[in-house]
Amino acid sequence: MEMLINGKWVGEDLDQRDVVNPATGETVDVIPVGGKKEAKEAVDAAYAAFEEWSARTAIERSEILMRWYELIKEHQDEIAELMTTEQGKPLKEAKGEVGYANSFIQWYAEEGKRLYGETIPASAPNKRLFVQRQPVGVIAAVTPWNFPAAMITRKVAPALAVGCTAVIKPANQTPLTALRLAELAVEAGVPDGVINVVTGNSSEIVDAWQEDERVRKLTFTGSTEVGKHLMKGAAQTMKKISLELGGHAPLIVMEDADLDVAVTQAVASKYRNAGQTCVCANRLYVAESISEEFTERFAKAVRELKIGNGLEDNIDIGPLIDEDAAEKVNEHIKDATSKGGSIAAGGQRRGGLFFEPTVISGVTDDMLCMQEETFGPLAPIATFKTEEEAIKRANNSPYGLAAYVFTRDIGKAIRLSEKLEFGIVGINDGVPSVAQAPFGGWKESGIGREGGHYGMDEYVEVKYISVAF
Ligand SMILES: NC(=O)c1ccc[n+]([C@@H]2O[C@H](COP(=O)([O-])OP(=O)(O)OC[C@H]3O[C@@H](n4cnc5c(N)ncnc54)[C@H](O)[C@@H]3O)[C@@H](O)[C@H]2O)c1
Ligand SMILES: O=C[C@H](O)CS(=O)(=O)O
Repeated sequence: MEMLINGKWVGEDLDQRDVVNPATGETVDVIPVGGKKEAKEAVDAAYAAFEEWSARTAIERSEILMRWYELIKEHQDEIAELMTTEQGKPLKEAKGEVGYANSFIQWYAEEGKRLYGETIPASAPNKRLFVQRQPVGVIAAVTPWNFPAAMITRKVAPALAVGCTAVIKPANQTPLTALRLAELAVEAGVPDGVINVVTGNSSEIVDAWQEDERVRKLTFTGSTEVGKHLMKGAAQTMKKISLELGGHAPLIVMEDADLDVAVTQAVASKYRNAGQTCVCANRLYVAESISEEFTERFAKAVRELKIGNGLEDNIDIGPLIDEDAAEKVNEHIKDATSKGGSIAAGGQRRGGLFFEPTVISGVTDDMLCMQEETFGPLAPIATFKTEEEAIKRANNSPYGLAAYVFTRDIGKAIRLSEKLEFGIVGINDGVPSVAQAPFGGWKESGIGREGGHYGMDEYVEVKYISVAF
């Protein structure tokens, strides 16, 4: 597979890097190892394309985005299979992600036509005051491996809808999905240079974009550690910045919760993508009075999850992305059990990068899994006595991306949702993410929002125009 720069597929002459199937360890394809030169060529192309693309009407851009949407829809199964092959998630999840990714294109194809401004009453009779919102220009998108399609379209759809052009650096573990989406964008009529995908040496490519004053926006999804590094780099040329970073979601089960709902939603939140999502429940806090029943029912449901190659039928848990990921899960399990935790389900690696979905009860806040993102299929269960205690412990984290509360009491739901220091709160809902709602974190989980009209603001500059006559 080659990379896309200025409408041309290039990179065959460069060193190549393997893309590996995490389920089998087999090489799926190779991609070019691009660097500073390719990074600059991509910005050259995006910068050259910006004037014409931003001069098109929002309706013309919307029509091209909708053609892209229809092509992705037509190829949904093929893209899903490619995603499972390079990332490992079960095919049913991959199909879901392609649909979710495509919903951002559909939503922003429409929303781009609503990039409204305003008039402001002047303070002098011979003046008229206007506010316009204009595209920032060339944007750089750097994306993670866990959602190879959605993390691209969640950025590129609003950017293109308002008239920006893009240079994209997908994760090296999962570039094929990004490149396939780019192929379909070209087929849909996205002009040369509007979308550019550069693969290869991440720091070399992104450092080149950071130094380039023509890049006016950096949008990053990934770990908090890398996010902090990129935030510093963006300061060189004062780029606008969006950071969607790490999470460490608390999931709180109140004593009055509907346990059927709590168990089902907690499994969905925790074990989606084998726990490799930024919003998955990372620490479960269960009211002491119901903890035994909840743990028994939750562990039973977890034991029923089927582990295997995501391309096979009815698989619930695919492989982890790499050896480091598997080792981290192991480390968290060993730490928890060494400090008094008890394994209620799973706990073992299954060979290769497969790991049993695991539940540990009797967890205390001093354990690693309660302090750092596991990013794997481990559910630690701690108990609490009061609502105030649950809130205090849930908020005791540098992260603030997503939190979940299960209760049938509207008062508890309102009080907890307002006191939890998180950008996303699911009440009796373990999978809240949709294209029309703002997705983003508080504290060290990020800056900015993706999705909804908030997500479009990230790609525009506000201009105040005062006319005297
Ligand atoms: N908040 C969200 O929306 C969200 C979504 C998905 C993943 N994440 C987070 O991402 C992490 C997992 O994804 P990951 O392992 O791909 O994250 P990562 O930070 O290691 O990598 C993310 C991207 O940054 C690139 N990158 C890494 N180091 C870089 C550097 N020094 N300079 C420039 N680019 C660099 C990578 O190549 C990749 O494309 C988890 O922490 C997860 O919580 C957050
Ligand atoms: O992990 C990253 C994704 O943002 C999760 S979601 O699919 O958007 O909920």
